[in-house]
Amino acid sequence: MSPPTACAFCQSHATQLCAGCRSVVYCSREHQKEHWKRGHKRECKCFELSSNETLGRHLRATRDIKMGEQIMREAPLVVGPKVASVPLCLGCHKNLLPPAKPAQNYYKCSACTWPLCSAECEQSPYHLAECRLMAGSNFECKINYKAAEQEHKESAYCVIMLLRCVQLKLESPAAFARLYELEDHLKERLETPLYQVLRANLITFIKTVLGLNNCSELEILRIAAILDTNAFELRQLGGCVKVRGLYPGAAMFAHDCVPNMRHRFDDDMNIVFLAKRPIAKGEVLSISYTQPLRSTIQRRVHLKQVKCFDCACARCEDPTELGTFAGAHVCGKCKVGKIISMDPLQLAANWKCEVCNLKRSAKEFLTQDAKIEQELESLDKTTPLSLEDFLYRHRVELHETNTHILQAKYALTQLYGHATGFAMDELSEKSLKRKVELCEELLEISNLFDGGWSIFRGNLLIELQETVLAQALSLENASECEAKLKQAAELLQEISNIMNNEPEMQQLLAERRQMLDAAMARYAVGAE
Ligand SMILES: C[S@@+](CC[C@H](N)C(=O)[O-])C[C@H]1O[C@@H](n2cnc3c(N)ncnc32)[C@H](O)[C@@H]1O
Repeated sequence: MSPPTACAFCQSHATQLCAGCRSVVYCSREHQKEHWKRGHKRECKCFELSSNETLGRHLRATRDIKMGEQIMREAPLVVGPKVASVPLCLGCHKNLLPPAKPAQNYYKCSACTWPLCSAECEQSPYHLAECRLMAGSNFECKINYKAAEQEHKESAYCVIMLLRCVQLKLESPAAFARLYELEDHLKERLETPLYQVLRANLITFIKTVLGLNNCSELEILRIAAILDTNAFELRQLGGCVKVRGLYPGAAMFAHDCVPNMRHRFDDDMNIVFLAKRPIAKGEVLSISYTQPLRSTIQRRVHLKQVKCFDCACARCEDPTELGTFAGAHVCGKCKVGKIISMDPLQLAANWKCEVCNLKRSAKEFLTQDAKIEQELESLDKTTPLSLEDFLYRHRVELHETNTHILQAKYALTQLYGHATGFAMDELSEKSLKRKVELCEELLEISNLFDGGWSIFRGNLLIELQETVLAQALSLENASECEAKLKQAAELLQEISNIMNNEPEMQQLLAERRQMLDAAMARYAVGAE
């Protein structure tokens, strides 16, 4: 469809297309600004709300969207600790630092006794929300500093986000109404052991201990269920802040195991969505609520548990998982074929070798698979040795793109170059080569599961680029060195494209550019 030719503000002939919605044009910057103020701000979107039986409400592209384009930016309606959290400050949300002397405790709020990092954080608007509701009660918060348990997650934090929502109801009914119209899956959730515990503990705490009567029991449980269905995990400052945020607009994005968008958070906790690849007009805009390297069984079980739905996306319904056979094992009988599910959308379906037709019951297959998963989880992840040993021990039973193998390989890409004794300048030629192989293999997989400008791909490229540069610097042959440096430069260019909108990555990128420039200069000097 060709764009309009009349200025949306004054109707005179115009050619400057609005970069946001691309559905209106302007004759001048001034008229664009005026039109924005007079209402285009609300209308300027490249998506619309839609609904169907499978996805419920979801958002669809109203025009073609380019790779890397920003699709939405939204401020949080509510932010707060996760259901279980390491001790964190309720004012600034940073993980609490150990007190100056080990015998001391965390600083405690003078009004409600919850730990904070300092007196200053008592006045944070975030904290005032729950502080007002708790200050009058006799409740004393029992979260104390314990040197040996700094990583321990406290379940007491589950009440904070709920209290912030209750406060929202009291202070801003219109904002609360936006929260309250989100999906909850409360009926399914109430049958789970987690909600039975919540029902017993949370309701007693809010109603009896705090004596709050502004919300009914059902309303409190509904809010908890809305948060579990819709909140995003929000990470900032390199992991020093790990909380949840509720964004009612962003909550409308559907899940897909091969999503077309990625998201990040800015310094003000706004959530920002980008197109990871070109998106065609009419396509459902999607993010992933799960992990790309997990198999169909793992992803679907996780999605059912946390988001209460049965995913039936193209990757889930394909027994070969886009040709990777990520959920399959090598057949123990013919040793050639892969054992795949006869119906990946049914957990109880039998499994069968695609070559010799050997059949295995779901129970038999899944028990064996769970054992391998547990084994991988229990490994020492501080050194590459235990993971390499895992790969060696399972080399016959599991093929190169099996989920457990892929997860172990991904962990290895993060350990070679960083683990104690395996820093980049300590790696042998063989280990450098190994890291390159692992990154390249996973990059191929990322093209299938999380392609385009994904953070997963960006992170792998960062590991690969550093390794290729280290390889270049260890080479004596000038033309081989030059080829490697060129490869490192190309990789850095791709990383810059992908990470262009990630403020936290800019320093690393600048350092990488400097290192590469220095290496190139040194090589050029040597070549003269
Ligand atoms: C964050 S909400 C998304 C908005 C929701 N569809 C609504 O109508 O409010 C997440 C819920 O949307 C539904 N959903 C999202 N993606 C889905 C998918 N790929 N297949 C089925 N249901 C999906 C599930 O019910 C899920 O619990």
